[in-house]
Amino acid sequence: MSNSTPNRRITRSTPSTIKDLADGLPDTPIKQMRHPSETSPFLPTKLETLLLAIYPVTLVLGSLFSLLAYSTRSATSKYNPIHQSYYPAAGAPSYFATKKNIFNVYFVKKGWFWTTLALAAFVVTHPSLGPSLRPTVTRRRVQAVARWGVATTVWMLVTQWCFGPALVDRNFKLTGGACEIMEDPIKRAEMGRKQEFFTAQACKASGGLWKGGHDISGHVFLLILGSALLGMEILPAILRARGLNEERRVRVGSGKVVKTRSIVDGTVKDTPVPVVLTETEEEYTKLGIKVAVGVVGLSWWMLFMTAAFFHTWFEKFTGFLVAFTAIFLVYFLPRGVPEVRAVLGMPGL
Ligand SMILES: CCCCCCCCCCCCCCCC(=O)SCCNC(=O)CCNC(=O)[C@H](O)C(C)(C)COP(=O)(O)OP(=O)(O)OC[C@H]1O[C@@H](n2cnc3c(N)ncnc32)[C@H](O)[C@@H]1OP(=O)(O)O
Repeated sequence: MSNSTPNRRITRSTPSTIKDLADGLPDTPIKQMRHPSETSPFLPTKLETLLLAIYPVTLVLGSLFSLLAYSTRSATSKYNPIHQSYYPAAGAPSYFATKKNIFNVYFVKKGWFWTTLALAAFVVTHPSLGPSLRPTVTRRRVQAVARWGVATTVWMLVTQWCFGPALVDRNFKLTGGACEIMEDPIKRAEMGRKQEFFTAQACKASGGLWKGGHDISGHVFLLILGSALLGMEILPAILRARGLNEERRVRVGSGKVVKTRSIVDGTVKDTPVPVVLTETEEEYTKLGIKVAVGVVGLSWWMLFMTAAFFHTWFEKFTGFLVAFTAIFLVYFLPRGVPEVRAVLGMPGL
């Protein structure tokens, strides 16, 4: 296969890595040392694995920090699982351990808005999706909005509304939780059928205590989903701009698994067309990527703070699990199922 960018030509003609050498060999033990993503398109590439691993590592480090740090051990208040915070808040070990911290109120609690804004900035400015800052409808833009639509639907069903209470609230009740007011049979009888499906928000707003069940961490879920979505969208653009190799693979209609590098406008090609950016386009590109990187960075920090000061280990784990399931649906399923890819596409493809 010939490549048109100088960087790639050098990589091909001078095999410098074990993988490059192995590609030219018959079935040897070296060749069998392949990364799992090279055989299954559903799995993340080496770089993606490394980046996605930041999430579980952050959760573990944050939780260990809360166990070991002097500030948490010496705090005058302790973590109260019913209030889901250090209680009373005045004795919390850090500003970030209070629910009213400004980053929680205006960033995480409005997290989907910021994720949407950052994605929109990238989609309308980055030339790989369409002409920068021009309202042209392109296939890549439509597919980016479709991916956002699926992620938004999952976010909504999990945290906001699922034909009634959101999935986190339904799960809380299914695992034995209730609003403390609801435990009083007289008050319970006073409530209309409408309020039978109580939500955490409604319970807390009416002065009740939401206790007894398993509360999946909404913060962990939203911060991972939002930042991973932005990361997965901008990563191919960053790799391309730096002339780095794109290792993603997809299953095509014939059942063959091929590298995305060899797909141009939906067809498998020998010579990928290089993207040439004008100076103005590069300016916009930088802006779109900078906004996304800013949101991803702040999300990471708030994830660390959430891991350190809020929720139990299990609540954080289930928040992580639900977010990763959504990421798999939007970004990895389309790689292995051409029919899904035809609708959702893939970033940069
Ligand atoms: C390509 C695009 C094309 C677009 C094409 C359309 C174009 C057209 C134009 C569109 C223009 C825009 C359109 C946007 C559309 C929207 O997206 S607008 C939506 C804006 N709304 C949002 O973003 C809401 C996001 N927030 C949420 O979903 C929920 O609040 C969350 C984040 C999941 C958290 O829920 P939660 O109940 O707080 O749950 P949880 O984490 O379990 O926390 C439990 C408690 O611990 C506390 N806690 C936990 N962690 C922490 C922490 N780190 N710090 C402090 N407290 C904490 C919580 O505060 C909570 O306490 P309470 O407040 O309940 O007392």
